[in-house]
Amino acid sequence: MAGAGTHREHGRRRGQLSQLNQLNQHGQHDRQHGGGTMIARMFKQIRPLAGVELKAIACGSLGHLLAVFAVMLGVHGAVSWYEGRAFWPQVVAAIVCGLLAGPCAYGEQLNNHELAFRLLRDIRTEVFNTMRRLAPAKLKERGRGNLVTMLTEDIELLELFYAHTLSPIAIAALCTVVNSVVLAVINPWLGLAAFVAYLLVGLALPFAFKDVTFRTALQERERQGQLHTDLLESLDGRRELIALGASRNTRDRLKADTDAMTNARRKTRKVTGLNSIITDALTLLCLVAFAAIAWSLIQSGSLADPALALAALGGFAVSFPPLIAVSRLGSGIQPTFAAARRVFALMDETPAVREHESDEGAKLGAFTGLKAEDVTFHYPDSRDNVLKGLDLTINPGDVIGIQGENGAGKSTLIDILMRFRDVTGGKVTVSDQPIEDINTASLRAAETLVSQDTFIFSDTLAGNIAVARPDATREEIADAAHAACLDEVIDQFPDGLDHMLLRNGSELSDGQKQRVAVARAFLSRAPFMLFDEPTSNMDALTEGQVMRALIDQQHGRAYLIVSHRPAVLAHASRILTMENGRLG
Ligand SMILES: Nc1ncnc2c1ncn2[C@@H]1O[C@H](COP(=O)(O)OP(=O)(O)OP(=O)(O)O)[C@@H](O)[C@H]1O
Repeated sequence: MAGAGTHREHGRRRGQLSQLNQLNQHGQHDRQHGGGTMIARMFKQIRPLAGVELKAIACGSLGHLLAVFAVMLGVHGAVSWYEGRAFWPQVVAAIVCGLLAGPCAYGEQLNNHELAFRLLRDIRTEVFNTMRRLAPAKLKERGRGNLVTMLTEDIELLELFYAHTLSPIAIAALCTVVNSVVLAVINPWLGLAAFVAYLLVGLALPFAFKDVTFRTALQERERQGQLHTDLLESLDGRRELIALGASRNTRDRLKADTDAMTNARRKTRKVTGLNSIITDALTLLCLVAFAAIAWSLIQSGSLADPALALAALGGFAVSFPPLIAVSRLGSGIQPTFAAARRVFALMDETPAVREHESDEGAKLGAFTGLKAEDVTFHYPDSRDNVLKGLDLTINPGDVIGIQGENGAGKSTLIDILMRFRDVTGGKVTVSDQPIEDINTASLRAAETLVSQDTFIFSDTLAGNIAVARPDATREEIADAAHAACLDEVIDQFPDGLDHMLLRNGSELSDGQKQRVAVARAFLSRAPFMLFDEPTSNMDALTEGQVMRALIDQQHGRAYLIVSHRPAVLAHASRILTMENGRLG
């Protein structure tokens, strides 16, 4: 037990090390060219909504500039009043500017969020479509927790880029130019001082924090994904863990994951805090320096009107918010880039097979049989062939049983016949069409798989049976349920077929879940059905009934049944054995 624990721990450490290596590699990659490419890609997605973005920038810039002008005019008016000069025009103008600034800020937020939410909707759809294309072969390799993190938090984080990054940067740039010019009109030295201060706060500081914030943010997201994966794994495997007395190890592992995530989060917060402190300190220093310059200009006589000098100082003091927003982006935006990289990496993942969607690919007519000729296959990360020159012919009406030792390649063969994976040699044809040329929807209509693990959705029992044919009539559903020996399950619930099942059907036994899967198959009109251990969780009596029902309901369809059970294989018209990557 201790050995197993140590072994597992080594495995985990190896995993963590490889993750860290990946992080470093990704970090380097991003520093070299990936980061720029990614930002370019994020911009590209905005292009169709450029009009909304421009409105946000216009409103935001105007709002900030009006706020600065309001203060400058107000200060000038106040000093003029003190000196007994005309002050009303400035005061009225200040009030008008102040009043207009509010609606402009509102317009900026409105347009920014309009843009962000429309983009996020499109990205979510794109990610969901990608996951559909990658399933099932490629998604197995990604932790469920990581996928959950991506679908929820990562995509939400992109909102930060689209709503709070692009327009603030453009607004800060515009305000920098306009404010510097206005101050330069008052005095060129003041304009120059303001410009340098803006560059320091809005450009130099975010640049200085760029790498460290990216690294810490990326680590935090990876740790969070790891924690989600381990958490879901321990929930899914809780029965085994309790039965094997391994709960303690799991608790320790989750604690270690939580500690790692908390540490990573602490590092991110430290960097964010430091960034804030330095930004505030730098802004204050700039203000003092600006005041000193204004003072020396007054002393030297270069700036004769103190009202103008004070107005410039007041305007400069309130002109920082757009730059501070950019400066803080340094810490806020980097987690977004980390999230974007993960989302784009998923979108760029090549599926195990290239599907033919909508009108692409050959449409199948009547099913005339399936042929596998000299098929070889190896998994991408392995050089050993699992299938080695395998031949198989299935005609309509055949019931073919396949047996073989564990690991012989039976499930792999099913994946190939369902085209979840492509062969690495030889060919598979369905109704004389090469399987890789067939339109995916057409292939799915011709082939149905009943696998050992049945997923139950949070829906009624009837809805769960009719999952692939939502248009099935009540009578058809009831017939399918009856044929799959589900009567006893229906009777056990007061509302029968309308009983609402919990997600993953915790109130059904494993054998009952398998019967739901068989009922789904009965409803299917597919002329070729594949069964991977369809009765492995059923008792002998139910198994016999279900198998007899399958044969009674065959109606000329072809069945391929993988099973270790002689009682199941006894229903086959031909039994083949998988050995050395071939069927014999
Ligand atoms: N995703 C994968 N990546 C790499 N190797 C894999 C993968 N899936 C399966 N294998 C390997 O391919 C071989 C065949 O596995 P497969 O699951 O097809 O066997 P099987 O005959 O269905 O076994 P069982 O009777 O236990 O269900 C095994 O050696 C297995 O370790």
